Amino acid sequence: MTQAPWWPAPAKLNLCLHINGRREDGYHELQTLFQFLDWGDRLRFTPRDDGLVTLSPALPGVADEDNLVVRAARLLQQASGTTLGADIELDKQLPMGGGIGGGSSDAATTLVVLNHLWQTGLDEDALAELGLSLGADVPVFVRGRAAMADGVGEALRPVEIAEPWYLLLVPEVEVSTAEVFGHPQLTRDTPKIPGLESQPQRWQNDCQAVVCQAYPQVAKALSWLLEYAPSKMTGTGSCVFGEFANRADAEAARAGLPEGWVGQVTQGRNQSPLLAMLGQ
Ligand SMILES: C[C@@](CO)(OP(=O)(O)O)[C@H](O)COP(=O)(O)OP(=O)(O)OC[C@H]1O[C@@H](n2ccc(N)nc2=O)[C@H](O)[C@@H]1O
Ligand SMILES: Nc1ncnc2c1ncn2[C@@H]1O[C@H](COP(=O)(O)OP(=O)(O)O)[C@@H](O)[C@H]1O
Repeated sequence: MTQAPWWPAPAKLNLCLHINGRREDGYHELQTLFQFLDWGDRLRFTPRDDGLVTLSPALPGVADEDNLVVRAARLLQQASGTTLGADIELDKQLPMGGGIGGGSSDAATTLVVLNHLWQTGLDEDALAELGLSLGADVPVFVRGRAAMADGVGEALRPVEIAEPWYLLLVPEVEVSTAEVFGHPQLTRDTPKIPGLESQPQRWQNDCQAVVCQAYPQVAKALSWLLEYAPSKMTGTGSCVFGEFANRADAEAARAGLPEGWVGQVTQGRNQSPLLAMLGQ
């Protein structure tokens, strides 16, 4: 019997993250530009008839019941009424809590692929809405197109932007998204900018200053990277990325990384590798 294929769950970058205000419910109104990376986790799904959902291996520090993969599978079972289940294997490559969306991407891949394998027939809008109940970053991974997002990240407009090479640094610290959004000194009044996707000189990350202040490791990684390339933090951190014209320049910068630092060379993608595989 041929083995089930591995499905990609790519990382994302927030090429900018502007905070435009705070809503009544305490959440922040954002303007953010998402692009995928050709680097990510991989998942393999084997359907089963008895409705059980299993995950292997377990993620250190995350109970299976809390794992976004298991939660996504259960949510799709409930929404569709299917009696099928699945054995799911997760090949975790992405660091957790780094602002590159690994958990959200795993959830989106689970929703999209199980919908396909179980033949549950939900359309893209329905899957994106289910995804949003798991996290603000899930819908963009479900839709699989680089996008400018408004709201808390759910109002998505696909964009075509450059696909540069990045050197991504992974500081050894997990940043709490709630702590960043609760910070008294957070910039919350950046005006909405129409057509922001075509004005890269105006792309900024409003969370960067407070994160660099609270986490010196992030500040250090960013100032190292800035010596080589225009660089920013992604999401609420901790990862920072520098933008390079080609792979060789990004590799050359990585070769100079101080001992013990973790860096990944990867290219931006406007189409998610998940969407590419599904379309094949
Ligand atoms: C900031 C972004 C940008 O892509 O990603 P990451 O850095 O986590 O990757 C996302 O908007 C993260 O969205 P999401 O993944 O839903 O955030 P959560 O961890 O659930 O949010 C934790 C807490 O942060 C605050 N929060 C979050 C998002 C938002 N737009 N406004 C907020 O005020 C809320 O207090 C929330 O309870
Ligand atoms: N499959 C999963 N992969 C990663 N994190 C997960 C997963 N399921 C649940 N989590 C939880 O979600 C948190 C945020 O993870 P992640 O999406 O990787 O980071 P970020 O939101 O900063 O991009 C983790 O610290 C972990 O507790």
